[in-house]
Amino acid sequence: MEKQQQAEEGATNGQTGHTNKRKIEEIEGGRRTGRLDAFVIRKKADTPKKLKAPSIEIVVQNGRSVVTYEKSVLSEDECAELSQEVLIAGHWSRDVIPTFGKNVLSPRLVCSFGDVGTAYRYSGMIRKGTGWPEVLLAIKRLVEERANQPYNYVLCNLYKDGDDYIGWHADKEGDIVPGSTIASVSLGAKRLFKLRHEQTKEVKEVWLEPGSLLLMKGDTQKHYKHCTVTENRINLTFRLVNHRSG
Ligand SMILES: O=C(O)CCC(=O)C(=O)O
Ligand SMILES: [Fe+2]
Repeated sequence: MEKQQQAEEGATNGQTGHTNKRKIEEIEGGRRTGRLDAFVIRKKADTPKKLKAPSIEIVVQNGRSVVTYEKSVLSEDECAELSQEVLIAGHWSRDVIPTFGKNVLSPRLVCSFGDVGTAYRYSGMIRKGTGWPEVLLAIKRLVEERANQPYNYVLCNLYKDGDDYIGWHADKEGDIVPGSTIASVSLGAKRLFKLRHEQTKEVKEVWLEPGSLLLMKGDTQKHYKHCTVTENRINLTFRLVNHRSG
């Protein structure tokens, strides 16, 4: 976590980070390098589908800052299918972030999907929405139901190994519709997620399990930062962003 704090503390959205071990071929090749082939979530063929009543944990409830966690929004089979589909459909690359006069690469692979006409800008990057693969539309609908709001954009993070992470940041870029809920779906390994109140420095922790949904609502992005150190994991962060022309 210290490494992460040093690298990303103070960044608006945590897209900066270490680059020294990263090779350009890996960025350009993305999923075609074959290195992502190591990231396979095996499907359990005979696992019966479990029907469970939703159990929602309140992680933060502090004025208008509310964070909820729901386990098992997706079954194991759904997680396996979604992981494979997103790995194939995404144009994965490391973001190139200008930092102190140098270009550094994000310590995770990133891809995005969204409505045509949307764009999301962060840390000098712009990612335009170019449509949705079917498999993501299904999960988008589910997340919309749970969050009770529409989404038009998803940023996907792939954390392959122990060097990958996302540092302390808040998702408060100008492209995000103010007050909208950030919805985070986790796939792959179970990893610890932290939220830190910016005034009191109080830290709340929650283990993000595969198939879970974390909702960061209201003023959470104004008052809290979040981060996670993680490997063998995919995260889909649904956002409601403004439409832009061009
Ligand atoms: O991987 C995660 O759980 C967090 C991702 C995140 O915070 C982001 O993409 O803004
Ligand atoms: Fe975030």
